[in-house]
Amino acid sequence: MPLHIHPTIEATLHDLADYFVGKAREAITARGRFVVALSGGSSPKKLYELLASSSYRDQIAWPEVYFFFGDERNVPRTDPQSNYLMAKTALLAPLGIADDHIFAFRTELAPTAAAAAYTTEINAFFSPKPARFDLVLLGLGDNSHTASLFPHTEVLRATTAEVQAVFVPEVDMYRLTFTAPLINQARAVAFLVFGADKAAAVRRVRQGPRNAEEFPAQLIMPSAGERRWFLDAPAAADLAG
Ligand SMILES: O=C1O[C@H](COP(=O)(O)O)[C@@H](O)[C@H](O)[C@H]1O
Repeated sequence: MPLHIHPTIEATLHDLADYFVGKAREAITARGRFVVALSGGSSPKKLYELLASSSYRDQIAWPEVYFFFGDERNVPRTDPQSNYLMAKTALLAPLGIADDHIFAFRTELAPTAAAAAYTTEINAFFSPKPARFDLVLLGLGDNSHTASLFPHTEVLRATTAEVQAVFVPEVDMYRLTFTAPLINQARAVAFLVFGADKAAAVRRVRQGPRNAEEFPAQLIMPSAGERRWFLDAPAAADLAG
C-alpha cells in the first residue's frame, strides 16, 4: 500500500522504521549491502533515534549499510543546520557506524565543487553500474519542496541523475541536492511527513494539478521502484478519498 496513515507520529515512525528494516534486509540478502540516502530537516531526527534505539538496533546488520545524504545545507559539518550533524548525532554515532560507510558532502568546498565531488563519489561507489539507491528517505516542506528541490529553482529542470548546487532565495543560502532523476533511479523512495502545517502540501503534491514548478515533490516518481508515503493523521487530513 503506497499510503501509510497513522493516528500518531509515534505509530508513523514505527511503521517507517519497520519498512526501513525490511528494505535493509531485502537489499543485504539480494546484493550484500544496503545503500540509503538520508533526509534532513526537522522531520527525520525522531526516526533516526528510533532506529538507533534498543527496539531496532539489533534488527539490521549495520556493517552492511552505506549512508549518503539526499541533500545538505551548505554549512560546515559542525553547524547546527547540517543534515550530516543531525544524522551523526541521532543515528550514526550511537550505532558506531564506521566512517568509510558514511558519505558526507564536502561543504568546505565551493557549492558547485561540493556538488560535483558528491556526484563523482556516488558514481564511483556504484560503478560500473548506474547509481541506484536501495532507499531514498525524503521529507516535505510546507511549500512542497523535497530534498532541496525548491519551487521555481533551476535544479527542477535537471535531466541528469546527479547532484547540483542551488541557491535558494527563500532560505537565503546554497543547498546541495540530488536531482529528481537521481532520486527516481532508486529502488524505493519513502516520504515521512507529519503535522497539520504540512496537510496542504501533501494534498497539492498527491492530488493537486500537475505543476512541478510550484510543487516540486511531484517530480518524485521512481521509474522502476516504489514510492511510499508515511503520514500522521494531521498531515493526511486534507486528502480526498
Ligand atoms: O526531504 C527533505 O525535506 C525537508 C523538508 O522537511 P522539513 O521537515 O524540514 O520541513 C528538507 O528541508 C530536507 O532537507 C530534506 O532532506
